[in-house]
Amino acid sequence: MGMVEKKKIIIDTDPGVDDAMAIFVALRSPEVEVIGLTTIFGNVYTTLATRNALHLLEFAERTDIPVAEGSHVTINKTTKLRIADFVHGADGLGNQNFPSPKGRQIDQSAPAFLVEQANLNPGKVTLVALGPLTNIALAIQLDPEFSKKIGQIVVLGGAFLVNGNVNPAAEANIFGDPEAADMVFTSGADVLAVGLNVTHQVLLTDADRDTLAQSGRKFGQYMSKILGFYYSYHHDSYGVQGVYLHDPTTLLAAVNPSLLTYTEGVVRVQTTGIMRGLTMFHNSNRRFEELTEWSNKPIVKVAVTVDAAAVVKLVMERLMNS
Ligand SMILES: O=c1[nH]cnc2c1ncn2[C@@H]1O[C@H](CO)[C@@H](O)[C@H]1O
Repeated sequence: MGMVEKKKIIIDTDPGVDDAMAIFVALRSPEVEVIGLTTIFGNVYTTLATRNALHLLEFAERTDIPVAEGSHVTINKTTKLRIADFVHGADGLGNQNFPSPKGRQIDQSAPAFLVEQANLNPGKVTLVALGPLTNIALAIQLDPEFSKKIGQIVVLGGAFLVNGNVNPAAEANIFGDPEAADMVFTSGADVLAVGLNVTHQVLLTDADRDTLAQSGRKFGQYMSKILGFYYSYHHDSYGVQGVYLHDPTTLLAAVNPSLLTYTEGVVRVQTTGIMRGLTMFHNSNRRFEELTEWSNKPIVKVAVTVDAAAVVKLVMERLMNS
């Protein structure tokens, strides 16, 4: 009777306050082994995402984990980047003036690293995608077999039958590169999408932040500091007394899938017009008379419900267990 093999995960990330929290929770989760971070634009530009990823690993004393830098532009290279510094602060980490990291990224690009890791561990790597899906689309272009060789792709993205957070139609990660997102959703990979319809149910309250601040624990105290800016944004923009845990919820969906429930169908992404970035799910139980743009496309999973209290409890425990 051997030990249960840890799930190998790569986090594609644009840190980002809630990214930082997801990365720390991953590093504190015994069920998984983080084998790399890849970076992307979104909450910050890619160069700063790389710097922040290195910084977070140095803070966690996990410089053994490689960071591969991802794309600086969208898949079609033409989309103007929309950077959410108003959510996370100009430095992406709540304007804390952290020192520059000492280490640097590996020489391999993020898409090349993703392809290599999928080849080294076929079917065994879970990719947790917390930003726009450009690197993953590039990995699919680099190696048409990538979508079959990657184990699962757990995506924070989309807003399924609810409003987006960029505009009524679009969620930020999908809006960041809609063409890449449509490629990933229709690639045939085992994709699980966790959208705003789920993550907006998971609220870390003001009281939870106080608990982190007073914990005397390294990760809890760090998070309570960088969360200040993210809390202000939520108070002002959403009028909620807390913050949404988009990235940690998605990470925990990879760690413990039973925290959520799912449905299956085809997801397409609107790439033009006023609804650019909209994610539209076709429930495969419903058949249409005519062929549609959803017909004969691969099935993906979409999260429907979440045990929000359990997610918050687990996040809090793991940020305070050392
Ligand atoms: O209002 C917003 N506009 C843009 N990005 C946001 C907003 N709120 C949160 N995020 C960021 O985008 C991802 C979820 O869509 C998360 O990474 C979150 O940090």
